Amino acid sequence: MPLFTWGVPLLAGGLVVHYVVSKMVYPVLWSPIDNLPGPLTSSFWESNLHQLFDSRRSWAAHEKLAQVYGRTLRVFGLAKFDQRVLSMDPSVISHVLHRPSIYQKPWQTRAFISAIIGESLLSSEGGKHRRQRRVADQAFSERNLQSFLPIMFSRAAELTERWVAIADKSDEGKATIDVVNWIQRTTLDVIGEVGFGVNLNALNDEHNELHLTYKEMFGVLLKRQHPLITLIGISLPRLQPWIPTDMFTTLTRCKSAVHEFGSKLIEEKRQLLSGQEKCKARDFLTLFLKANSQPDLSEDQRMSDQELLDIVNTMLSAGSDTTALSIVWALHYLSINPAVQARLKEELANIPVYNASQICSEEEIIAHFNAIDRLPYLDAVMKETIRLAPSIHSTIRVAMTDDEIPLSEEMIMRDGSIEKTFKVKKGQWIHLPLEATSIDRTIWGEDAWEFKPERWDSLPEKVADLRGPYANMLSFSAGPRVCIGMRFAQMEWKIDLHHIISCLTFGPTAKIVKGTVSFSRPYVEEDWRKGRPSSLPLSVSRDLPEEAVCT
Ligand code: HEM
Repeated sequence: MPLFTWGVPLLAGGLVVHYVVSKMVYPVLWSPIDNLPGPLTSSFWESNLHQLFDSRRSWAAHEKLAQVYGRTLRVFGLAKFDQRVLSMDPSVISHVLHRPSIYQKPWQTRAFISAIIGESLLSSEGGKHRRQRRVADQAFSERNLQSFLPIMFSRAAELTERWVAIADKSDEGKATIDVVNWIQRTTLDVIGEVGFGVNLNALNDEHNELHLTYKEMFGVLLKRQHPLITLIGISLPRLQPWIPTDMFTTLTRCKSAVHEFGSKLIEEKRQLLSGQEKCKARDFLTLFLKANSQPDLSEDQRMSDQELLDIVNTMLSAGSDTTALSIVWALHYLSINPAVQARLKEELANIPVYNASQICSEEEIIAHFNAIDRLPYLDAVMKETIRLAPSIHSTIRVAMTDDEIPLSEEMIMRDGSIEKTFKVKKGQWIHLPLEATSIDRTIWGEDAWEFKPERWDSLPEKVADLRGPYANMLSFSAGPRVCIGMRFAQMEWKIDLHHIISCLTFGPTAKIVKGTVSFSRPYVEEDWRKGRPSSLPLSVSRDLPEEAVCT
Protein backbone atom coordinates (compact mmCIF):
# COMPACT_ATOMS: atom_id res chain seq x y z
CA MET A 1 0.00 0.00 0.00
CA PRO A 2 2.67 2.56 0.99
CA LEU A 3 4.23 1.88 -2.43
CA PHE A 4 1.08 3.20 -4.16
CA THR A 5 0.52 5.95 -1.61
CA TRP A 6 4.00 7.41 -1.91
CA GLY A 7 5.85 5.53 -4.61
CA VAL A 8 3.81 6.56 -7.64
CA PRO A 9 3.58 10.29 -6.79
CA LEU A 10 7.31 10.29 -5.96
CA LEU A 11 8.16 8.62 -9.25
CA ALA A 12 5.94 11.06 -11.18
CA GLY A 13 7.43 14.01 -9.29
CA GLY A 14 10.94 12.71 -10.00
CA LEU A 15 10.22 12.45 -13.71
CA VAL A 16 8.87 16.01 -13.81
CA VAL A 17 11.94 17.34 -11.94
CA HIS A 18 14.23 15.39 -14.29
CA TYR A 19 12.42 16.82 -17.32
CA VAL A 20 12.54 20.40 -16.01
CA VAL A 21 16.22 20.14 -15.04
CA SER A 22 17.36 18.44 -18.25
CA LYS A 23 15.23 20.47 -20.68
CA MET A 24 14.94 23.85 -18.99
CA VAL A 25 17.57 24.40 -16.28
CA TYR A 26 20.54 22.51 -17.73
CA PRO A 27 20.34 24.09 -21.20
CA VAL A 28 20.19 27.60 -19.71
CA LEU A 29 23.08 27.10 -17.30
CA TRP A 30 25.40 24.68 -19.07
CA SER A 31 24.72 24.70 -22.78
CA PRO A 32 27.98 25.17 -24.73
CA ILE A 33 26.15 27.50 -27.11
CA ASP A 34 25.49 29.84 -24.21
CA ASN A 35 28.89 31.31 -25.03
CA LEU A 36 27.79 32.21 -28.58
CA PRO A 37 26.91 35.86 -29.06
CA GLY A 38 23.19 36.53 -29.30
CA PRO A 39 20.35 38.80 -28.19
CA LEU A 40 19.49 38.93 -24.50
CA THR A 41 15.92 38.75 -23.27
CA SER A 42 14.15 40.81 -20.67
CA SER A 43 11.67 38.05 -19.83
CA PHE A 44 11.83 34.26 -19.48
CA TRP A 45 9.16 33.84 -22.16
CA GLU A 46 10.65 36.11 -24.84
CA SER A 47 11.30 34.39 -28.19
CA ASN A 48 13.20 35.49 -31.31
CA LEU A 49 11.28 33.19 -33.64
CA HIS A 50 8.54 35.58 -34.65
CA GLN A 51 10.87 38.17 -36.16
CA LEU A 52 12.74 35.43 -38.03
CA PHE A 53 9.67 33.81 -39.59
CA ASP A 54 7.40 36.79 -40.26
CA SER A 55 8.12 37.33 -43.97
CA ARG A 56 7.59 41.07 -43.74
CA ARG A 57 10.25 41.49 -41.02
CA SER A 58 12.48 38.51 -41.69
CA TRP A 59 15.01 40.11 -44.07
CA ALA A 60 15.68 43.12 -41.83
CA ALA A 61 15.72 40.93 -38.70
CA HIS A 62 18.36 38.55 -40.10
CA GLU A 63 20.47 41.47 -41.31
CA LYS A 64 20.34 43.24 -37.96
CA LEU A 65 21.20 40.08 -36.01
CA ALA A 66 24.19 39.36 -38.30
CA GLN A 67 25.43 42.94 -37.99
CA VAL A 68 25.25 42.97 -34.21
CA TYR A 69 26.23 39.38 -33.31
CA GLY A 70 27.82 37.88 -36.44
CA ARG A 71 26.55 35.23 -38.87
CA THR A 72 26.33 32.50 -36.21
CA LEU A 73 24.47 33.28 -33.03
CA ARG A 74 22.34 31.99 -30.21
CA VAL A 75 18.62 32.78 -30.36
CA PHE A 76 15.69 31.87 -28.12
CA GLY A 77 13.05 29.48 -29.44
CA LEU A 78 9.91 28.97 -27.38
CA ALA A 79 11.40 30.72 -24.32
CA LYS A 80 14.70 31.35 -22.52
CA PHE A 81 15.25 27.65 -21.76
CA ASP A 82 15.06 26.85 -25.49
CA GLN A 83 18.45 28.09 -26.78
CA ARG A 84 19.01 27.48 -30.48
CA VAL A 85 21.76 28.16 -32.99
CA LEU A 86 20.92 30.38 -35.96
CA SER A 87 23.58 30.37 -38.64
CA MET A 88 23.88 32.27 -41.90
CA ASP A 89 27.53 31.19 -42.20
CA PRO A 90 28.09 29.12 -45.40
CA SER A 91 30.68 26.97 -43.63
CA VAL A 92 28.27 26.04 -40.81
CA ILE A 93 25.35 25.45 -43.19
CA SER A 94 27.46 23.21 -45.43
CA HIS A 95 28.84 21.26 -42.44
CA VAL A 96 25.31 20.58 -41.14
CA LEU A 97 23.61 19.79 -44.46
CA HIS A 98 26.37 17.41 -45.58
CA ARG A 99 26.17 15.27 -42.42
CA PRO A 100 22.62 13.88 -42.40
CA SER A 101 23.55 11.12 -39.96
CA ILE A 102 24.58 13.69 -37.33
CA TYR A 103 22.03 16.38 -38.16
CA GLN A 104 18.45 15.24 -38.68
CA LYS A 105 15.12 17.00 -38.85
CA PRO A 106 13.69 17.30 -35.30
CA TRP A 107 10.85 14.89 -34.59
CA GLN A 108 8.48 17.86 -34.19
CA THR A 109 9.19 19.03 -37.77
CA ARG A 110 8.89 15.48 -39.07
CA ALA A 111 5.62 14.98 -37.21
CA PHE A 112 4.28 18.24 -38.68
CA ILE A 113 5.19 17.22 -42.26
CA SER A 114 3.87 13.69 -41.69
CA ALA A 115 0.63 15.13 -40.30
CA ILE A 116 0.04 16.91 -43.61
CA ILE A 117 1.54 14.70 -46.31
CA GLY A 118 2.48 11.45 -44.62
CA GLU A 119 5.84 9.93 -43.73
CA SER A 120 7.95 10.08 -46.83
CA LEU A 121 11.18 11.50 -48.26
CA LEU A 122 10.61 14.91 -46.70
CA SER A 123 10.19 13.56 -43.18
CA SER A 124 11.96 10.18 -43.06
CA GLU A 125 15.49 9.80 -41.67
CA GLY A 126 18.39 7.34 -41.59
CA GLY A 127 18.06 3.98 -43.35
CA LYS A 128 14.43 4.54 -44.28
CA HIS A 129 15.27 7.82 -46.01
CA ARG A 130 18.26 6.32 -47.86
CA ARG A 131 16.08 3.44 -49.10
CA GLN A 132 13.32 5.79 -50.32
CA ARG A 133 15.78 8.21 -51.89
CA ARG A 134 17.61 5.43 -53.78
CA VAL A 135 14.36 4.38 -55.43
CA ALA A 136 13.17 7.93 -56.08
CA ASP A 137 16.50 9.14 -57.57
CA GLN A 138 16.08 6.74 -60.51
CA ALA A 139 12.84 8.44 -61.49
CA PHE A 140 14.53 11.86 -61.60
CA SER A 141 17.35 10.98 -64.04
CA GLU A 142 17.86 13.56 -66.85
CA ARG A 143 16.83 10.94 -69.43
CA ASN A 144 13.59 10.23 -67.62
CA LEU A 145 12.86 13.91 -67.09
CA GLN A 146 13.31 14.57 -70.82
CA SER A 147 10.53 12.09 -71.52
CA PHE A 148 8.17 14.43 -69.62
CA LEU A 149 8.85 17.43 -71.86
CA PRO A 150 5.80 16.85 -74.13
CA ILE A 151 3.53 16.92 -71.06
CA MET A 152 5.09 20.15 -69.81
CA PHE A 153 4.85 21.79 -73.26
CA SER A 154 1.23 20.84 -73.81
CA ARG A 155 0.13 22.08 -70.35
CA ALA A 156 1.97 25.38 -70.86
CA ALA A 157 0.23 25.79 -74.22
CA GLU A 158 -3.16 24.97 -72.73
CA LEU A 159 -2.74 27.48 -69.89
CA THR A 160 -1.60 30.21 -72.29
CA GLU A 161 -4.52 29.54 -74.64
CA ARG A 162 -6.97 29.85 -71.75
CA TRP A 163 -5.50 33.18 -70.63
CA VAL A 164 -5.37 34.54 -74.18
CA ALA A 165 -9.07 33.63 -74.56
CA ILE A 166 -9.99 35.37 -71.28
CA ALA A 167 -8.02 38.51 -72.21
CA ASP A 168 -9.55 38.59 -75.71
CA LYS A 169 -13.06 38.33 -74.34
CA SER A 170 -12.69 41.11 -71.79
CA ASP A 171 -13.24 44.84 -72.29
CA GLU A 172 -10.26 46.52 -73.97
CA GLY A 173 -8.50 43.14 -74.20
CA LYS A 174 -7.29 43.29 -70.60
CA ALA A 175 -8.54 40.97 -67.85
CA THR A 176 -7.68 40.56 -64.18
CA ILE A 177 -6.67 36.98 -63.45
CA ASP A 178 -5.65 35.35 -60.15
CA VAL A 179 -2.59 33.61 -61.52
CA VAL A 180 -2.00 31.54 -58.35
CA ASN A 181 -5.11 29.47 -58.85
CA TRP A 182 -4.43 28.79 -62.54
CA ILE A 183 -0.76 27.97 -62.19
CA GLN A 184 -1.34 25.66 -59.22
CA ARG A 185 -3.86 23.75 -61.33
CA THR A 186 -1.39 23.56 -64.24
CA THR A 187 1.50 22.21 -62.16
CA LEU A 188 -0.86 19.78 -60.43
CA ASP A 189 -1.86 18.43 -63.86
CA VAL A 190 1.80 18.08 -64.84
CA ILE A 191 2.74 16.19 -61.66
CA GLY A 192 -0.42 14.07 -62.02
CA GLU A 193 0.68 12.90 -65.45
CA VAL A 194 4.42 12.76 -64.80
CA GLY A 195 4.06 11.27 -61.35
CA PHE A 196 1.23 8.83 -61.90
CA GLY A 197 0.30 8.80 -65.57
CA VAL A 198 -3.20 10.20 -64.93
CA ASN A 199 -4.88 13.28 -66.34
CA LEU A 200 -6.24 15.10 -63.27
CA ASN A 201 -7.82 17.71 -65.54
CA ALA A 202 -7.44 20.41 -62.86
CA LEU A 203 -6.64 23.08 -65.47
CA ASN A 204 -9.98 22.64 -67.20
CA ASP A 205 -11.97 22.05 -64.05
CA GLU A 206 -11.79 24.82 -61.47
CA HIS A 207 -13.66 22.58 -59.05
CA ASN A 208 -11.28 19.67 -59.43
CA GLU A 209 -11.55 17.71 -56.19
CA LEU A 210 -7.86 17.09 -55.68
CA HIS A 211 -6.93 20.73 -56.32
CA LEU A 212 -9.62 21.94 -53.90
CA THR A 213 -8.46 19.40 -51.32
CA TYR A 214 -4.89 20.72 -51.37
CA LYS A 215 -6.13 24.30 -51.33
CA GLU A 216 -8.24 23.57 -48.28
CA MET A 217 -5.43 21.69 -46.57
CA PHE A 218 -2.97 24.59 -46.81
CA GLY A 219 -5.70 27.19 -46.25
CA VAL A 220 -6.68 25.67 -42.91
CA LEU A 221 -3.09 25.97 -41.62
CA LEU A 222 -3.64 29.75 -41.57
CA LYS A 223 -6.44 29.40 -39.03
CA ARG A 224 -5.58 30.22 -35.45
CA GLN A 225 -6.12 27.67 -32.68
CA HIS A 226 -4.62 27.22 -29.22
CA PRO A 227 -0.89 26.34 -29.63
CA LEU A 228 -1.26 23.52 -27.07
CA ILE A 229 -3.97 21.84 -29.19
CA THR A 230 -1.75 22.22 -32.29
CA LEU A 231 1.17 20.69 -30.36
CA ILE A 232 -0.92 17.71 -29.18
CA GLY A 233 -2.35 17.08 -32.66
CA ILE A 234 1.04 17.34 -34.39
CA SER A 235 2.88 15.25 -31.78
CA LEU A 236 0.24 12.54 -31.67
CA PRO A 237 -1.13 12.36 -35.24
CA ARG A 238 -3.32 9.36 -34.39
CA LEU A 239 -5.39 11.61 -32.12
CA GLN A 240 -6.12 14.10 -34.90
CA PRO A 241 -9.42 12.56 -36.06
CA TRP A 242 -10.76 12.97 -32.51
CA ILE A 243 -9.68 16.58 -31.99
CA PRO A 244 -12.79 18.59 -32.89
CA THR A 245 -11.09 21.78 -34.12
CA ASP A 246 -11.51 23.19 -37.61
CA MET A 247 -7.83 22.52 -38.40
CA PHE A 248 -7.79 18.86 -37.46
CA THR A 249 -11.21 17.93 -38.83
CA THR A 250 -10.26 19.54 -42.16
CA LEU A 251 -6.81 17.88 -42.21
CA THR A 252 -8.35 14.49 -41.42
CA ARG A 253 -10.98 14.83 -44.15
CA CYS A 254 -8.45 16.05 -46.75
CA LYS A 255 -5.91 13.34 -45.92
CA SER A 256 -8.55 10.70 -46.26
CA ALA A 257 -9.53 12.06 -49.72
CA VAL A 258 -5.88 12.01 -50.85
CA HIS A 259 -5.48 8.52 -49.32
CA GLU A 260 -8.44 7.23 -51.31
CA PHE A 261 -7.11 8.78 -54.53
CA GLY A 262 -3.60 7.34 -53.98
CA SER A 263 -4.77 3.84 -53.01
CA LYS A 264 -6.89 3.57 -56.14
CA LEU A 265 -3.97 4.71 -58.23
CA ILE A 266 -1.54 2.20 -56.74
CA GLU A 267 -4.01 -0.64 -57.27
CA GLU A 268 -4.62 0.34 -60.91
CA LYS A 269 -0.88 0.59 -61.63
CA ARG A 270 -0.17 -2.74 -59.98
CA GLN A 271 -2.79 -4.44 -62.16
CA LEU A 272 -1.34 -2.80 -65.25
CA LEU A 273 2.14 -4.01 -64.38
CA SER A 274 1.05 -7.55 -63.68
CA GLY A 275 -1.20 -7.70 -66.75
CA GLN A 276 1.53 -6.88 -69.29
CA GLU A 277 4.95 -8.35 -69.81
CA LYS A 278 6.56 -4.94 -70.15
CA CYS A 279 4.79 -1.77 -69.11
CA LYS A 280 6.33 1.14 -71.07
CA ALA A 281 4.98 3.85 -68.77
CA ARG A 282 7.71 6.01 -67.20
CA ASP A 283 5.66 7.86 -64.62
CA PHE A 284 7.17 7.98 -61.12
CA LEU A 285 4.69 5.60 -59.54
CA THR A 286 5.26 2.91 -62.19
CA LEU A 287 9.01 3.27 -61.73
CA PHE A 288 8.69 3.05 -57.93
CA LEU A 289 6.47 -0.04 -58.20
CA LYS A 290 8.89 -1.66 -60.65
CA ALA A 291 11.92 -0.84 -58.48
CA ASN A 292 10.04 -2.09 -55.43
CA SER A 293 9.26 -5.44 -57.02
CA GLN A 294 12.83 -6.26 -58.15
CA PRO A 295 13.42 -9.91 -57.20
CA ASP A 296 16.87 -9.16 -55.72
CA LEU A 297 15.36 -6.69 -53.19
CA SER A 298 15.23 -8.10 -49.66
CA GLU A 299 11.91 -7.83 -47.80
CA ASP A 300 13.20 -5.17 -45.39
CA GLN A 301 14.27 -3.02 -48.38
CA ARG A 302 10.81 -3.07 -49.93
CA MET A 303 8.39 -0.18 -49.43
CA SER A 304 4.98 -0.91 -47.97
CA ASP A 305 1.78 0.30 -49.65
CA GLN A 306 1.53 3.03 -47.00
CA GLU A 307 5.06 4.21 -47.89
CA LEU A 308 4.23 4.24 -51.59
CA LEU A 309 1.09 6.19 -50.80
CA ASP A 310 3.06 8.73 -48.79
CA ILE A 311 5.48 9.16 -51.69
CA VAL A 312 2.51 9.81 -54.00
CA ASN A 313 1.28 12.44 -51.59
CA THR A 314 4.75 14.01 -51.16
CA MET A 315 5.26 14.34 -54.91
CA LEU A 316 1.80 15.81 -55.39
CA SER A 317 2.30 18.52 -52.79
CA ALA A 318 6.10 19.14 -52.82
CA GLY A 319 6.26 18.81 -56.60
CA SER A 320 3.41 21.03 -57.62
CA ASP A 321 3.00 23.88 -55.16
CA THR A 322 6.72 24.76 -54.93
CA THR A 323 7.10 24.99 -58.71
CA ALA A 324 3.80 26.82 -59.10
CA LEU A 325 4.84 29.42 -56.54
CA SER A 326 8.17 30.05 -58.29
CA ILE A 327 6.35 30.76 -61.55
CA VAL A 328 3.83 32.91 -59.71
CA TRP A 329 6.58 34.96 -58.03
CA ALA A 330 8.31 35.40 -61.42
CA LEU A 331 5.05 36.83 -62.84
CA HIS A 332 4.79 39.14 -59.82
CA TYR A 333 8.32 40.51 -60.28
CA LEU A 334 7.83 40.87 -64.05
CA SER A 335 4.53 42.70 -63.53
CA ILE A 336 6.13 45.33 -61.30
CA ASN A 337 9.27 45.61 -63.47
CA PRO A 338 7.94 46.38 -66.97
CA ALA A 339 11.42 47.06 -68.41
CA VAL A 340 12.57 43.56 -67.37
CA GLN A 341 9.40 42.07 -68.84
CA ALA A 342 10.01 43.89 -72.14
CA ARG A 343 13.64 42.71 -72.33
CA LEU A 344 12.58 39.14 -71.59
CA LYS A 345 9.95 39.27 -74.34
CA GLU A 346 12.62 40.43 -76.77
CA GLU A 347 14.80 37.45 -75.92
CA LEU A 348 11.94 34.93 -76.00
CA ALA A 349 10.89 36.14 -79.46
CA ASN A 350 13.96 34.32 -80.84
CA ILE A 351 12.37 30.96 -80.13
CA PRO A 352 8.93 30.19 -81.59
CA VAL A 353 6.03 29.16 -79.38
CA TYR A 354 4.79 25.77 -80.49
CA ASN A 355 1.85 23.93 -79.22
CA ALA A 356 2.69 20.32 -78.41
CA SER A 357 1.10 18.84 -81.53
CA GLN A 358 3.38 20.92 -83.78
CA ILE A 359 6.52 19.18 -82.51
CA CYS A 360 6.95 15.69 -83.86
CA SER A 361 9.91 13.70 -82.68
CA GLU A 362 11.42 13.27 -79.23
CA GLU A 363 14.73 14.71 -80.53
CA GLU A 364 12.97 17.82 -81.80
CA ILE A 365 11.28 18.38 -78.46
CA ILE A 366 14.55 17.98 -76.58
CA ALA A 367 16.33 20.35 -79.00
CA HIS A 368 13.51 22.89 -78.64
CA PHE A 369 13.70 22.72 -74.85
CA ASN A 370 17.52 22.97 -74.87
CA ALA A 371 17.23 26.19 -76.89
CA ILE A 372 14.84 27.64 -74.26
CA ASP A 373 17.03 26.33 -71.43
CA ARG A 374 20.05 28.20 -72.84
CA LEU A 375 18.33 31.62 -73.02
CA PRO A 376 20.50 33.74 -70.70
CA TYR A 377 17.97 36.39 -69.68
CA LEU A 378 15.19 33.88 -68.93
CA ASP A 379 17.71 32.00 -66.83
CA ALA A 380 18.67 35.19 -64.98
CA VAL A 381 15.01 36.11 -64.36
CA MET A 382 14.35 32.73 -62.75
CA LYS A 383 17.53 32.79 -60.65
CA GLU A 384 16.62 36.25 -59.44
CA THR A 385 13.09 35.10 -58.59
CA ILE A 386 14.31 32.09 -56.63
CA ARG A 387 16.88 34.27 -54.89
CA LEU A 388 14.26 36.68 -53.57
CA ALA A 389 11.30 34.29 -53.17
CA PRO A 390 12.40 30.70 -52.60
CA SER A 391 9.38 28.52 -51.79
CA ILE A 392 11.13 27.25 -48.66
CA HIS A 393 12.28 30.00 -46.34
CA SER A 394 14.46 27.95 -43.96
CA THR A 395 15.12 24.52 -42.62
CA ILE A 396 16.05 23.13 -39.23
CA ARG A 397 18.19 20.29 -37.91
CA VAL A 398 18.86 18.71 -34.53
CA ALA A 399 22.29 17.28 -33.54
CA MET A 400 22.05 13.53 -32.87
CA THR A 401 25.54 13.49 -31.24
CA ASP A 402 27.93 16.07 -29.75
CA ASP A 403 29.86 17.86 -32.50
CA GLU A 404 32.27 20.71 -33.24
CA ILE A 405 31.34 22.97 -36.16
CA PRO A 406 33.86 25.06 -38.16
CA LEU A 407 33.15 28.76 -38.80
CA SER A 408 34.20 30.64 -41.98
CA GLU A 409 35.94 33.29 -39.92
CA GLU A 410 37.00 33.86 -36.33
CA MET A 411 34.26 34.89 -33.95
CA ILE A 412 34.40 36.74 -30.63
CA MET A 413 32.49 34.71 -28.03
CA ARG A 414 30.54 36.16 -25.13
CA ASP A 415 33.39 35.46 -22.70
CA GLY A 416 35.78 37.43 -24.96
CA SER A 417 37.60 34.38 -26.37
CA ILE A 418 38.20 34.21 -30.13
CA GLU A 419 37.17 30.94 -31.79
CA LYS A 420 37.18 29.38 -35.27
CA THR A 421 34.81 26.57 -34.25
CA PHE A 422 31.96 26.09 -31.76
CA LYS A 423 30.64 23.05 -29.95
CA VAL A 424 27.09 21.69 -29.87
CA LYS A 425 25.65 18.99 -27.63
CA LYS A 426 23.37 16.17 -28.69
CA GLY A 427 19.83 17.54 -28.94
CA GLN A 428 20.90 21.03 -30.05
CA TRP A 429 18.56 22.67 -32.58
CA ILE A 430 20.14 24.58 -35.47
CA HIS A 431 18.19 26.94 -37.72
CA LEU A 432 19.45 27.28 -41.30
CA PRO A 433 17.81 30.33 -42.90
CA LEU A 434 18.18 29.41 -46.59
CA GLU A 435 16.48 32.58 -47.84
CA ALA A 436 18.57 34.90 -45.64
CA THR A 437 21.77 33.72 -47.35
CA SER A 438 20.39 34.84 -50.74
CA ILE A 439 19.57 38.38 -49.65
CA ASP A 440 22.66 38.99 -47.51
CA ARG A 441 23.94 42.42 -48.62
CA THR A 442 27.47 41.66 -47.42
CA ILE A 443 27.54 38.81 -49.96
CA TRP A 444 25.36 40.02 -52.84
CA GLY A 445 26.04 43.78 -52.67
CA GLU A 446 24.07 46.81 -51.54
CA ASP A 447 21.28 46.23 -54.09
CA ALA A 448 20.66 42.64 -52.89
CA TRP A 449 17.06 43.34 -51.89
CA GLU A 450 16.14 44.57 -55.38
CA PHE A 451 14.93 42.47 -58.32
CA LYS A 452 17.74 42.86 -60.88
CA PRO A 453 18.27 39.92 -63.27
CA GLU A 454 21.26 41.83 -64.71
CA ARG A 455 23.23 41.04 -61.55
CA TRP A 456 23.76 37.50 -62.88
CA ASP A 457 26.06 38.88 -65.61
CA SER A 458 28.75 39.56 -63.01
CA LEU A 459 28.26 38.34 -59.49
CA PRO A 460 30.33 39.41 -56.50
CA GLU A 461 33.06 36.85 -55.78
CA LYS A 462 31.68 36.12 -52.31
CA VAL A 463 28.59 34.44 -53.82
CA ALA A 464 30.75 31.41 -54.68
CA ASP A 465 31.29 30.86 -50.92
CA LEU A 466 27.63 29.83 -50.52
CA ARG A 467 28.39 26.56 -52.38
CA GLY A 468 24.72 25.84 -53.07
CA PRO A 469 23.77 23.43 -55.89
CA TYR A 470 21.66 25.89 -57.90
CA ALA A 471 23.55 29.01 -59.00
CA ASN A 472 25.48 28.78 -55.71
CA MET A 473 22.26 29.43 -53.80
CA LEU A 474 20.73 27.24 -51.10
CA SER A 475 17.10 27.63 -52.22
CA PHE A 476 16.96 23.89 -52.98
CA SER A 477 19.04 23.09 -49.87
CA ALA A 478 22.31 21.11 -50.32
CA GLY A 479 24.01 17.82 -49.50
CA PRO A 480 22.51 14.34 -49.69
CA ARG A 481 19.03 15.70 -48.93
CA VAL A 482 19.09 18.34 -51.66
CA CYS A 483 15.70 18.81 -53.36
CA ILE A 484 15.12 15.82 -55.61
CA GLY A 485 12.95 17.88 -57.98
CA MET A 486 15.44 20.71 -58.62
CA ARG A 487 15.94 19.99 -62.33
CA PHE A 488 12.29 19.06 -62.81
CA ALA A 489 11.20 22.45 -61.44
CA GLN A 490 13.66 24.32 -63.67
CA MET A 491 12.36 22.56 -66.77
CA GLU A 492 8.75 23.28 -65.93
CA TRP A 493 9.13 26.94 -65.00
CA LYS A 494 11.23 27.73 -68.11
CA ILE A 495 8.72 26.08 -70.45
CA ASP A 496 5.78 27.82 -68.77
CA LEU A 497 7.42 31.25 -68.75
CA HIS A 498 8.53 30.93 -72.37
CA HIS A 499 4.95 30.28 -73.42
CA ILE A 500 3.21 32.75 -71.14
CA ILE A 501 5.53 35.74 -71.53
CA SER A 502 5.83 35.31 -75.31
CA CYS A 503 2.08 35.76 -75.66
CA LEU A 504 0.85 37.92 -72.80
CA THR A 505 1.76 41.07 -70.87
CA PHE A 506 1.25 41.31 -67.11
CA GLY A 507 0.71 44.32 -64.85
CA PRO A 508 0.10 44.72 -61.10
CA THR A 509 -3.40 45.34 -59.66
CA ALA A 510 -2.87 45.25 -55.87
CA LYS A 511 -0.24 45.57 -53.16
CA ILE A 512 1.20 42.10 -52.59
CA VAL A 513 2.92 40.79 -49.46
CA LYS A 514 4.79 37.56 -48.88
CA GLY A 515 3.30 35.18 -46.31
CA THR A 516 4.76 31.87 -45.17
CA VAL A 517 2.16 29.10 -44.90
CA SER A 518 4.32 26.00 -45.31
CA PHE A 519 5.70 27.70 -48.45
CA SER A 520 6.26 31.40 -49.28
CA ARG A 521 3.06 32.59 -50.94
CA PRO A 522 1.81 35.92 -52.33
CA TYR A 523 -1.16 37.57 -50.60
CA VAL A 524 -3.08 40.73 -51.38
CA GLU A 525 -2.11 42.81 -48.32
CA GLU A 526 -5.65 43.08 -46.98
CA ASP A 527 -6.32 39.35 -47.52
CA TRP A 528 -3.25 38.43 -45.48
CA ARG A 529 -4.44 40.60 -42.58
CA LYS A 530 -7.87 39.00 -42.72
CA GLY A 531 -6.61 35.41 -43.02
CA ARG A 532 -7.92 34.93 -46.58
CA PRO A 533 -6.24 32.55 -49.06
CA SER A 534 -3.17 33.34 -51.14
CA SER A 535 -3.77 35.03 -54.50
CA LEU A 536 -1.98 37.19 -57.07
CA PRO A 537 -4.45 39.13 -59.23
CA LEU A 538 -2.64 40.52 -62.28
CA SER A 539 -3.87 42.45 -65.28
CA VAL A 540 -3.34 40.27 -68.33
CA SER A 541 -3.43 41.42 -71.94
CA ARG A 542 -2.56 39.70 -75.18
CA ASP A 543 0.43 41.05 -77.09
CA LEU A 544 -0.01 42.67 -80.50
CA PRO A 545 -1.15 40.09 -83.05
CA GLU A 546 1.85 40.67 -85.32
CA GLU A 547 4.24 39.80 -82.46
CA ALA A 548 2.29 36.89 -81.13
CA VAL A 549 2.37 33.40 -82.50
CA CYS A 550 -0.23 32.33 -80.01
CA THR A 551 -3.75 31.47 -80.97
C1 HEM B 1 11.01 25.77 -57.23
C2 HEM B 1 10.68 24.61 -56.80
C3 HEM B 1 11.24 23.91 -55.59
C4 HEM B 1 11.93 24.42 -54.50
C5 HEM B 1 12.36 25.85 -54.24
C6 HEM B 1 12.23 23.30 -53.63
C7 HEM B 1 12.95 23.39 -52.46
C8 HEM B 1 13.29 22.31 -51.65
C9 HEM B 1 14.07 22.38 -50.44
C10 HEM B 1 14.68 23.65 -49.85
C11 HEM B 1 14.17 21.14 -49.93
C12 HEM B 1 14.89 20.72 -48.63
C13 HEM B 1 13.89 20.79 -47.48
C14 HEM B 1 14.53 20.53 -46.13
O1 HEM B 1 15.54 19.84 -46.05
O2 HEM B 1 13.96 21.00 -45.13
C15 HEM B 1 13.43 20.25 -50.81
C16 HEM B 1 13.31 18.89 -50.63
C17 HEM B 1 12.53 18.08 -51.43
N1 HEM B 1 11.87 18.45 -52.59
FE1 HEM B 1 11.87 20.26 -53.44
N2 HEM B 1 11.70 22.16 -54.19
C18 HEM B 1 11.11 22.48 -55.40
C19 HEM B 1 10.50 21.62 -56.29
C20 HEM B 1 10.33 20.28 -56.09
C21 HEM B 1 9.72 19.36 -57.04
C22 HEM B 1 9.24 19.75 -58.44
C23 HEM B 1 9.68 18.13 -56.44
C24 HEM B 1 9.16 16.81 -56.96
C25 HEM B 1 8.65 16.60 -58.15
C26 HEM B 1 10.27 18.28 -55.12
C27 HEM B 1 10.40 17.27 -54.20
C28 HEM B 1 11.19 17.34 -53.05
C29 HEM B 1 11.43 16.21 -52.17
C30 HEM B 1 10.87 14.82 -52.32
C31 HEM B 1 12.28 16.68 -51.16
C32 HEM B 1 12.89 15.86 -50.00
C33 HEM B 1 14.24 15.35 -50.44
C34 HEM B 1 14.97 14.56 -49.37
O3 HEM B 1 14.95 14.93 -48.19
O4 HEM B 1 15.61 13.57 -49.76
N3 HEM B 1 10.66 19.58 -54.96
N4 HEM B 1 12.91 20.99 -51.86
